[in-house]
Parts: sequence; C-alpha cells; structure tokens
Amino acid sequence: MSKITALFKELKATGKKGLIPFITAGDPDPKMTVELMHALVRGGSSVIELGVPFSDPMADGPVIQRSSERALTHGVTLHSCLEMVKEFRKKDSTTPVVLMGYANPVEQMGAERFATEAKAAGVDGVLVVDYPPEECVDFAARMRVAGIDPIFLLAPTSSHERIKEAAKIASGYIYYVSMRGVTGASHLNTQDVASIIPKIREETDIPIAVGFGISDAASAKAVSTSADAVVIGSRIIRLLEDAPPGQAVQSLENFIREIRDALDS
Ligand SMILES: O=P(O)(O)OC[C@@H](O)[C@@H](O)c1c[nH]c2ccccc12
Repeated sequence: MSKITALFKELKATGKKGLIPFITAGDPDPKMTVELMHALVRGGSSVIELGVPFSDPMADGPVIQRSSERALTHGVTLHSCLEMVKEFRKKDSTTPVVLMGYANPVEQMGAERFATEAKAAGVDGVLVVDYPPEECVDFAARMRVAGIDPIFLLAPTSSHERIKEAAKIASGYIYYVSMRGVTGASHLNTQDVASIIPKIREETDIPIAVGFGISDAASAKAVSTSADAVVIGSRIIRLLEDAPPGQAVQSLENFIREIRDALDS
C-alpha cells in the first residue's frame, strides 16, 4: 500500500481530515524550501504538495504565477526540486510528498527517467496539471509501476466519462477543483462542492481532496465536511510574501496549525 493510501486510511479510521498545503519549490528562496516543508509538517499537514516552477502556468492565478517566477529567477529546475525532496527525506521519511507541475519539464526529462528519479528522491505522488486522465493511461501506469501515485484533477465541468476515466487510473487521491478558473480565486461555493463530491464517490472509493479558493480556517472546515482533505495554495504563498524578514517559517507553521485545529474541532 502506498504511503498516501495508508495515510488516508489512518485519517478515516481516526475520523480526521487531511490537510494538503501547496508551496512552490524554490520560493521565496531555494535554501528555504526544505525548512518550510518541515514547518508544514510541524503545523499538522498530512501531505505536502510541492510545486515545480514553470514559466507558463496556465492554471495559476497571479499569486502562484509570481511564486513560480521567483523560483525560476533562482534557477530552480525539476532536477533541483527532486534534490529538495531528497534533502527533506533525510529528516522526514513518513510525510507523503506530491510533486505538482506542468507536463513540459516532465516530458523534457522523459517520463521513464522522471518516474525513476522521483521515486529515488522520495516522491509519493505526481500531479501533472495539463494531463487529462483519458489521455494518460500509460503515464499513470508507468508512475504506479515506479511506486508513485498518479493524481488527477476533476473539475465542475468534468463529464461523467472523465470522472469514470480518472477513477479507473488514479490512485492516492483525486483532486477535485472546486471551481472553474485559476488558483487563488475568492468565490468558493462550498454547497456546489458538497453537491458534486457524492457523484465522484459513486464511481470510486479513492479519497477526494478539494482545492481552489480555500484560504482560511472557516473555508477549510466547510469544505472538509464533504471532502477527505483540503488543499491550500495561494493563501500560503501570500503569507510567505507578507511575512516580516526572518518570520516566514514560524508564520507558516502557525497558520497551518490554525487550519489543523479548525479541521479537528
Ligand atoms: O491556490 P488555491 O486557490 O489555494 O488552490 C490550490 C492550489 O494552489 C494548488 O493545489 C495548485 C497550484 N497550482 C495548481 C495548478 C492546478 C491545480 C492545482 C494547483
């Protein structure tokens, strides 16, 4: 059983919800990423979604775009992201890490080599934003053979067919995007989310994480009533941007703990 699957089993058994923060590898500075990952764990994160910076992140709003640009300015590549995971693994062998990115860097490396190197670095799951499930049966199989969970996105616009397709090839969890548009939006509708999740559950027992527009304890708690886990990205990136010099790591840990407490209450 994969680390991600085991984690969701344990969450379910203890009646808890997963917390999946997103940070971009190399933002604000490559030297900080591993330290930030450990702070996420101390605060009570379940899984870390580590973003591979990309020059044309079409699913991302301005906040994560800026974050990607900062990381690219520091010369961060897919290879250096894997090095950061390796470094993180020296002190944390249990927290699942999901690498999130766009197809281009993965294809440049080649899917085969990517799978081998990602596994060796300690990656547990891979989410390629621009890989629709129905076109990625081979890719998903290759990841699974390497021992990596292929994670796919579903959205309010996903057809019944696509839901079925994703359910067939995904493992670990399915990422349900709460709304149309880009990351960092502010019009989250938890009722809409709660009405679609049962339709996905009709097709699969895989846990469902929900992201896009979750920015505080209240929205996290509200979404968690129907989801198995919540993903928070843009709010965290803004917190890192706004933190006073030297305070980013502690502010991040405090923020995550606040969300963790809300989910547990
Ligand atoms: O930023 P938000 O609205 O909190 O959404 C999560 C999100 O940032 C993270 O999961 C993510 C970052 N880039 C993406 C691109 C596509 C899907 C998801 C993502």
